[in-house]
Amino acid sequence: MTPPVVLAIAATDPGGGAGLAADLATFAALGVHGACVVTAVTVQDTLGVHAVHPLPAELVAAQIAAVLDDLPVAVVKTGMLASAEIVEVVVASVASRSLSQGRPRLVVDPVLRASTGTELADEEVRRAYRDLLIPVATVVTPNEDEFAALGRPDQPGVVVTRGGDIETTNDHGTGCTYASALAAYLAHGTDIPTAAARAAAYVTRQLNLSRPWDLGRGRGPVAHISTSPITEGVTP
Ligand SMILES: Nc1ncnc2c1ncn2[C@@H]1O[C@H](COP(=O)(O)OP(=O)(O)O)[C@@H](O)[C@H]1O
Ligand SMILES: Cc1ncc(COP(=O)(O)O)c(N)n1
Repeated sequence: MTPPVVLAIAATDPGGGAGLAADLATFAALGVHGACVVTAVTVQDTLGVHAVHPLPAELVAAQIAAVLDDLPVAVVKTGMLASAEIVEVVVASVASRSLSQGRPRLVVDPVLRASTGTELADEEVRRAYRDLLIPVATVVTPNEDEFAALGRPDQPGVVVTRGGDIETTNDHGTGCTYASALAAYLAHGTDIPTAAARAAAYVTRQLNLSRPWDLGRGRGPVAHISTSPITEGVTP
């Protein structure tokens, strides 16, 4: 049995709540193999983003080629892309593949600003999203602010996310988890509306799990562990 493969193209969060850590944990929980390409290294904690170091675009392009030339990637999910050059590289490396080369479907989570407030994309990055990446995406998952900042894209597959009614302080990484879950369900062959509904249900389950947690000095991470953790040999 070969699992579906999903490739996340995103940045690191050392606290493990958002970015690639969230993406890979979500893929594993939902039964797809996760590959990961790093776009930037961030310095952040549950209080905020303190520094962002984008990688050279050529290095991002080389990582994407290494994965796509080797693994049968069903879906590519993008998170924080950090520079306009990196957005262009994603378009050139993924969307320009022919269907006979097995072009993956593209889930774009436009990360423009952290929930803790820091801007993560300048005007040049927004323009590259608007003009180049969003038009070739299968699914786009902006929140209301990102939807407005991107000029309210009007195309099939735009799913505007609207938070929810679970009251919690542990929601760091929720947007990344939602888009990754949606990508995982798509890779399993689910249609877009059903994948979006199942992703919302998955996030609800994980937010309920992390609700009582006391992790970090700010907004703690959404749970990336399972509701039935394997505790045999771990619990004292
Ligand atoms: N507090 C919440 N209660 C229930 N579901 C939530 C909550 N926050 C987020 N979600 C789910 O996760 C999705 C993405 O969350 P959202 O807050 O819109 O993302 P972002 O972090 O990108 O702003 C929402 O559409 C919803 O399905
Ligand atoms: C590396 C990285 N990617 C994405 C986000 C946004 O996540 P959130 O909206 O939960 O702050 C983040 N803070 N860091």
